[in-house]
Amino acid sequence: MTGREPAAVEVRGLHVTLDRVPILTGVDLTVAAGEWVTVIGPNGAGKSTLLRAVGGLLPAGAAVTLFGTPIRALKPRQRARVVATVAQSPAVPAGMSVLDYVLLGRTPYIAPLGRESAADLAAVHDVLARLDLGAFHGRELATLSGGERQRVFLARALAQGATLLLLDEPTSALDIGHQQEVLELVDQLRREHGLTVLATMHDLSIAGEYADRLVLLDAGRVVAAGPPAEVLTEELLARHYRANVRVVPGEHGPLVVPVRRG
Ligand SMILES: Nc1ncnc2c1ncn2[C@@H]1O[C@H](COP(=O)(O)OP(=O)(O)OP(=O)(O)O)[C@@H](O)[C@H]1O
Repeated sequence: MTGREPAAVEVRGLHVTLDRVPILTGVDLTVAAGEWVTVIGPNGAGKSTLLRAVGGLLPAGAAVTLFGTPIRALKPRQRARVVATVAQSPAVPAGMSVLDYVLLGRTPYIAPLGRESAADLAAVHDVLARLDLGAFHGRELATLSGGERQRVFLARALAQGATLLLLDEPTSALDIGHQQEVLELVDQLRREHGLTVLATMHDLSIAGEYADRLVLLDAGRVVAAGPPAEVLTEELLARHYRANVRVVPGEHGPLVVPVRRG
């Protein structure tokens, strides 16, 4: 990033309170354009809440800026061209086919009351093929397995053509082969199309292999941030996850191995 290029995501002093419970407290986060940052942290730390605030799904006041524009200044259709979110458990509309669901990703490009264009359909078929979902386009979404459905959720976000992808545990329902396939695809799109990725993940080894930087959140605060080797340490993971782990060097980053106590 040059000094003049705005960051893809700039979060400054973000506080989020839900039902009068403080969830995020003074969170700062910067994601450069083209960077992949993954937020890690124990259950309930506030990872999903942070992604929702960055995606404009929670009021964030003036604390969140995307590509130099305060998120509250973006209208929903504008915002949808900038940022696409894959939530942890998106709603599955009853009776909807995979094709129609992924086409929803093209909504920001279709005029109100208009129909999708040939270009919209081509974009959808391209992304379905890339995610190995070509054979599923006529299937009802509700009949897919958890892993197949998770790939369809990602397909919808990719079809949206946004430059910033927010992925909340994108691989939690996937077998290890599909985990790698999906993350490699996201990384390839990042390299080829300059996408920026902000993700959350529980698998720390995989988080470290794909992200440029990790942000460790605990009880609504950022407690560590930096390259994976600086954040994935036995000491930090013991302190914040209360986990007994060994961290060993891997080809693409530290590998975190849980070890039974005693
Ligand atoms: N509407 C709400 N009212 C009160 N508390 C809430 C509300 N929504 C979320 N929370 C709480 O905020 C905290 C952070 O939730 P969040 O889903 O952001 O955590 P997370 O780090 O993504 O957790 P996980 O790893 O379990 O998915 C949790 O303690 C949760 O119970």
